[in-house]
Amino acid sequence: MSEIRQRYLKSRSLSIIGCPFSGGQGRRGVDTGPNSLIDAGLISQLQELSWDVSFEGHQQFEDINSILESGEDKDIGTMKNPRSVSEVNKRVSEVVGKHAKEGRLPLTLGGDHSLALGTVTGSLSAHPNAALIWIDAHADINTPDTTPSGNLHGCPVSFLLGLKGTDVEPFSSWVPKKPVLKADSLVYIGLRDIDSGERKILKENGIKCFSMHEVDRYGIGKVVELALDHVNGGSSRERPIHLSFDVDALDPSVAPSTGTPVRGGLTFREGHYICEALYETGSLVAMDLMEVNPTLMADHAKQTIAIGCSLIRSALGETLL
Ligand SMILES: NC(=[NH2+])NCCC[C@H](N)C(=O)O
Ligand SMILES: [Mn+2]
Ligand SMILES: [Mn+2]
Repeated sequence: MSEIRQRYLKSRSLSIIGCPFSGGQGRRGVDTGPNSLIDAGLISQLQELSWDVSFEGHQQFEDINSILESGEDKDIGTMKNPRSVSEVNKRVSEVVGKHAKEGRLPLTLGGDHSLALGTVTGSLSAHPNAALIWIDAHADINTPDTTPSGNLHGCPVSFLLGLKGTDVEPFSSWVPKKPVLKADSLVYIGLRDIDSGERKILKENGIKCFSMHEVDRYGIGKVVELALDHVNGGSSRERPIHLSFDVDALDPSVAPSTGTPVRGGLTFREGHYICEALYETGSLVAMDLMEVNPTLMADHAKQTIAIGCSLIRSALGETLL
């Protein structure tokens, strides 16, 4: 274990924000992700890394989830479950923002990746200069105009950047008008499944992407170094970092229980290395661990849950030696 000084936290304190929500995509079960991570002993594991852990129970989304299940949340244009996704994210943004402003590190457990609209908006409200490091097989940067599926877990980044087509109800009622994030404050690692509309968006906005091709070419050590150089504009490692980790960034042989697996992903060690290296910066201010769905490939659910916990531990100070 290493107790590197965390420059933006008041003390070594974190708040776990469990978000049992699946409305950003079509497969039920991802809403049980947060509880399975807690049940696996996450809290005591983090206490052993000498974190002061606060967890006040999962977010209460029963009201929203019942609207989801009733089928009342009709599509708006291409968007599926728009009201539920918007309302959940509005609440998540407030909770994450509150904990971050108190000097604690919000650790959000998903739930599907649409939740990152709320987590990133929340942490940027406390750390306006934060950069976003997005670890994923997917870029999740479709707009309501480009999404091929209508699933909003494929869209949160476009809302954060305020791209054309995202100024739509119900999101426009609470998502800040000014972009939450600038395109050069975002870096991807692990990409390998990009839709054609997304490819265009990534290019036009000059967004820094380290796909699996770059991971193969340079190795993960160099990739993380280049990613940190990009967001810090040079040698310092001082900019606050929000880490949004989609477990499907890992290869499906490593983390099979997830809704949109794509082969050719990060190895166990590559995933953990990213987390360890970000911890070492001392600048991590928030982390999301998303898309753990224990009901899929259920024979392997324990493996995926255990990896979710160990990625989190690595980002919070667990070391090999
Ligand atoms: N967070 C995720 N697992 N996203 C998968 C997105 C898949 C696809 N690009 C879509 O927009 O529908
Ligand atoms: Mn993904
Ligand atoms: Mn994702």
